[in-house]
Amino acid sequence: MRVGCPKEIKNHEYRVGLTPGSVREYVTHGHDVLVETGAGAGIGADDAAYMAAGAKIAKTAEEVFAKSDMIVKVKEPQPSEWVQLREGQILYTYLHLAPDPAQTSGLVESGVTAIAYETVTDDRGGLPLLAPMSEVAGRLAIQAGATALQKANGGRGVLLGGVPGVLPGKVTVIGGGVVGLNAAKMAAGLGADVTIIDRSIPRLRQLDDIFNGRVHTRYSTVEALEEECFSADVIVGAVLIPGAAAPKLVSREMLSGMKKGAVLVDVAIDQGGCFETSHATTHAEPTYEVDGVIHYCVANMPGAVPVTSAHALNNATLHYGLQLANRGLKAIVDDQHLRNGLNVHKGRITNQAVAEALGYEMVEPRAVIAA
Ligand SMILES: NC(=O)C1=CN([C@@H]2O[C@H](COP(=O)(O)OP(=O)(O)OC[C@H]3O[C@@H](n4cnc5c(N)ncnc54)[C@H](O)[C@@H]3O)[C@@H](O)[C@H]2O)C=CC1
Ligand SMILES: CC(=O)C(=O)O
Ligand SMILES: [Mg+2]
Repeated sequence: MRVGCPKEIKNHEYRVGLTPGSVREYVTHGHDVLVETGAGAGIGADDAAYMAAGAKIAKTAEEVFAKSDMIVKVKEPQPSEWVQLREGQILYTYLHLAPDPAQTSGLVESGVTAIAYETVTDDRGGLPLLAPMSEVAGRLAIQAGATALQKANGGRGVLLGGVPGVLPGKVTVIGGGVVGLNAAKMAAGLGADVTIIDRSIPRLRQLDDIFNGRVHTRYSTVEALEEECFSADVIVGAVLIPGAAAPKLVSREMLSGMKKGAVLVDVAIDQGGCFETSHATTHAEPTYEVDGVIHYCVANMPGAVPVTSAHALNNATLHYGLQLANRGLKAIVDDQHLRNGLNVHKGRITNQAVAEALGYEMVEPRAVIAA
């Protein structure tokens, strides 16, 4: 199979779908790899490094899209990219379709076979291709929150760790999954007073064991959300219902009860966000203010640390990517976890949560592949 890797074009997105190390793996398995010139510049990998790994270099993205059987990317295709996709081609990348009807209809019209990293599953009930970027984004959320909290950046002017004789700042994390755990680790490491809210009691038990009393846990109710948000300096939005649009857990009305200059970091923004007042921002202009509350809603947070992120992402995507390259659609038919990743095939939506969110009929992946 010919595997293609275009340069990412989303605002301040410096990650790359294939590192030179991944290229070498695909080539070792007998595949041709075509990489757009400059695709790895953001992680310090030049064209020569890709050629040494066995790739051919394409002068343009158009050449990569036209000549490749499978496209490996990081972020969801942008409008200029989705028009280049076609039936018979596999797209392997993050998609986040539920809050994005325009992209969804673009992929449906293209006929492409689109696997969303964020809905591929594993035997332990996890999301193995989302997890590494959730680790990065969770950790970054506290850096972003702490920076926005500084007075010159519009925040309350609180140091999260406090100092001897002055209480630390308070961090509330809504959703104690991978993002939430990593945000809580960083916040606790800085010395903040941290509370994690989740609706899963087994997960709250695990978190309690992990933090051994250093972090508070609370069951997710409207009352708990209000109490914890009204007293917080930084609130991290980290809930997920896989594939679906994020539930709006913090309403616009609740902002008036929050401290002026408090910071909301809505990591769940890629699924539409869990604060009613969130809208996606970019690394170029990451924050805005509503009712005195600072909002940070960057949909590709890990793009800010591409060297760490691209390698962590490739570690996770390589295994399934090789299955797709080696076996094509048969890999999807035979592997339940890749089937869970399939969101669109030949104009049909194959993911239940995406279909429900956007009003499409859902078609079972094996049925549509066999058709
Ligand atoms: N903005 C960005 O750059 C990035 C965004 N993300 C996003 O962050 C979000 C979280 O991802 P993960 O932590 O990997 O998901 P996860 O599945 O590991 O954790 C989600 C947690 O939310 C909890 N939850 C669901 N509904 C809830 C409710 N009503 N109240 C409280 N908790 C609730 C679940 O029980 C679960 O523990 C996803 O939308 C993901 O796509 C991930 C990486 C980068
Ligand atoms: C998960 C995601 O949206 C990202 O890494 O950009
Ligand atoms: Mg997005």
